[in-house]
Amino acid sequence: MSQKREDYISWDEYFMGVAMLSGMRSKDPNTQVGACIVSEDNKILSMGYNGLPKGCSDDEFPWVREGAPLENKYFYTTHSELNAILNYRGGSLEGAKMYVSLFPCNECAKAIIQAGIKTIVYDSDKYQNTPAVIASKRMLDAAGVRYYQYTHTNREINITL
Ligand SMILES: O=c1ccn([C@H]2C[C@H](O)[C@@H](COP(=O)(O)O)O2)c(=O)[nH]1
Ligand SMILES: [Zn+2]
Repeated sequence: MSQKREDYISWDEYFMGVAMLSGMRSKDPNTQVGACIVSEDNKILSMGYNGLPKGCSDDEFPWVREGAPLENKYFYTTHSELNAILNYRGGSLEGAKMYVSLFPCNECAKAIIQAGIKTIVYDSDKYQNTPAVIASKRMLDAAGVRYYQYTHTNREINITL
């Protein structure tokens, strides 16, 4: 009888890998964020990355961080988590899990809570000291949404495209 492979990737590596791959579609020059929503029985339901809404040209809207509110990216970008939630066409996300490469901000936390997502697995928490992330954690805690940081395995995955 043949032996099964033992070096296959784990569920966490698989879903965080998909989230990170999705983030590679982002046009944001500073921070690329990817999200992957998964059902309780480990099926991928949706994906998203940070970008402009439909009809808003990547080449015409600003990608800079500084300057007047109407001249920088923040008013215009849709966050990866919201895109992943809105991209889902299958009905309810109740009980789902979200893998995301950056800890969700307060606006994404609200959408995650209201969508019924119960678990967040995140990678970077680089904005942990900002009011947006502090408020996010406060709401997630109050709503009983569990979150934990992805544990890196340092496995390298090479895909030749
Ligand atoms: O919850 C979040 C928070 C931020 N993003 C996106 C929005 C922007 O495109 C970048 C952040 O840019 P900085 O230059 O690092 O301020 O990340 C997101 O998708 N989800
Ligand atoms: Zn956000």
